[in-house]
Amino acid sequence: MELRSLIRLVPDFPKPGILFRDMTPLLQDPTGFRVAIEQLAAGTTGMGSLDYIVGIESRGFILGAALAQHLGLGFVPVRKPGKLPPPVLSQRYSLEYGEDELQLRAHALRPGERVLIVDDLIATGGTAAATAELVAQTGAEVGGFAFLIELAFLPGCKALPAGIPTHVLMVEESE
Ligand SMILES: O=P(O)(O)OC[C@H]1O[C@H](OP(=O)(O)OP(=O)(O)O)[C@H](O)[C@@H]1O
Ligand SMILES: Nc1ncnc2[nH]cnc12
Repeated sequence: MELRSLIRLVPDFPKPGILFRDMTPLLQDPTGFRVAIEQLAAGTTGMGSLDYIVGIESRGFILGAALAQHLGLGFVPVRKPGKLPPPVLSQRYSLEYGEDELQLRAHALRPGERVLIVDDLIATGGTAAATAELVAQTGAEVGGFAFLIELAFLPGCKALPAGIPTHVLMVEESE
């Protein structure tokens, strides 16, 4: 199954110059969605035992929740600011222009627990790196990262903490 054929390329969205990778056709295709989850799950072998899937709002929720069910693990959401009730942990991070913030429920993870961080796409890597910082604030450990798509012409995986296994289903070499 060629998953790439289920990703729609949309020029100039959400801004001029951005080639947007739209994963909604993949989600709409039951076989494509199932194969993507199976392939993401296959990438976790070698990551050691995992306690939770941490999914990043919002497209990371869709893949992360399905993957958590597939693997028999619980799901922990990392959300944009102001969405989770207190107490929360917060992590600010840099965007191409400006700053943003992500939040995790303060007692969702405990020291020593191991998690897999899941998102649909890694571009600059800022979102996933901030999520790893949030996990580290709890004392839990990031056992791995999993993404459907890596934009390899951006810093992406190089922005992630070193030495943690990263599994990507589709590597995009050029814009
Ligand atoms: O590697 P980065 O440069 O940090 O970018 C990757 C992030 O950007 C997109 O999310 P977006 O903020 O568009 O949110 P959404 O999933 O709610 O659409 C994508 O789903 C990743 O979370
Ligand atoms: N090119 C892109 N397509 C889809 N989501 C993105 N998030 C950051 N860059 C993106």
